[in-house]
Amino acid sequence: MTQPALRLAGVSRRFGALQAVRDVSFDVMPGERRAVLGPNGAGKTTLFNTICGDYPPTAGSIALFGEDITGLRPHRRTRMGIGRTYQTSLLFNGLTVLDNLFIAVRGLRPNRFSFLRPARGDAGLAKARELAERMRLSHLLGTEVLNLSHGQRRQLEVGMALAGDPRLLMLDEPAAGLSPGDRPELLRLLRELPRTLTLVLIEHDMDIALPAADIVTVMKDGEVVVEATPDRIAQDPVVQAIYLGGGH
Ligand SMILES: Nc1ncnc2c1ncn2[C@@H]1O[C@H](COP(=O)(O)OP(=O)(O)OP(=O)(O)O)[C@@H](O)[C@H]1O
Repeated sequence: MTQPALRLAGVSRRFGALQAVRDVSFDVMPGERRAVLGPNGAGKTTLFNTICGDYPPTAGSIALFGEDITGLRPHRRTRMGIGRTYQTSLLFNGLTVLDNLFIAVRGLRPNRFSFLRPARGDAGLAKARELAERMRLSHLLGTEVLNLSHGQRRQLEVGMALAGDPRLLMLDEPAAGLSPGDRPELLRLLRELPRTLTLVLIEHDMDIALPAADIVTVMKDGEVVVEATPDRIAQDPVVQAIYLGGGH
C-alpha cells in the first residue's frame, strides 16, 4: 500500500483557552495537490505551522512519508523534505533574483553562512538558474528584488522553497494580495510543478484553491467541515453557507 506523503492524525493546537485547530485528520498522497480552504480565523495558518514545525500540535501526530515528525523542529523537517513559503516575505530586497535563488540553494549546504559571490560554473549557480527558468523568471535574473512586481516576488518565493528539492511543498496563501492579472501566471506555475512533488496549499480564496487542487479540505472554527474534489466543493451547501453566508 502506498504510504501517504503527509498524515495528520487528530492534530489540535490550543493557544491558551483558544482551540485554533481541533482534531484534524487527513492523508495527502504522494503527488497530490491538496488545498486547505477556509474563512478568516478558520485555523488554516495554525495548521500550516504545525505541519512545518513552527508550533508543535498540542495533541495528535504528523507523519511525513511514514516518519513521525510531530516533535521535530522546522529545520529538521526541511531536511526531511518539507519546502515552504512564509506569509511574511523572506526575500533579500537589495539583491538580484539570481542571488536570492543562489542563497536559497546554498542555504541547505554545510557552508550555509558563508555567502560568497558565486564562481562561474558553480553547481549552485546552475541550480539557481534552473529554478528561475521553472518560475519563468529567467529574463529577470539580474533584477533587484525590490523592482519585481508582487506576482514576480511570489514566483521567486516558490522558487526559493523548491531550492532544497522538497518532497512536500507547503504554500501559505500564495495568491494573497496578488492583482487579478498576476493570478493566472501563479496558477500556471503551480500546475506545472512535477507530480514527484506533493503540494499542500493553504488558501483563503476559492478561485485559486479550486483550480490548483485535486482535493480540497475546508476548515471552519478550527475543524474540517468538508473534504471533496473541487467540482463538488463549489456546489457543497456547507461551503456555500460559509462563503456566501457572511462567514467569509
Ligand atoms: N500565535 C497565536 N496566539 C494566539 N492566538 C492565535 C495565534 N495564532 C492564531 N491564533 C488564533 O487562532 C485562530 C485561528 O487563526 P489562523 O491564523 O490559524 O486562521 P486562518 O484560517 O489562517 O485565518 P486567515 O485566513 O485570517 O489567515 C484565530 O482565532 C487566531 O486569532
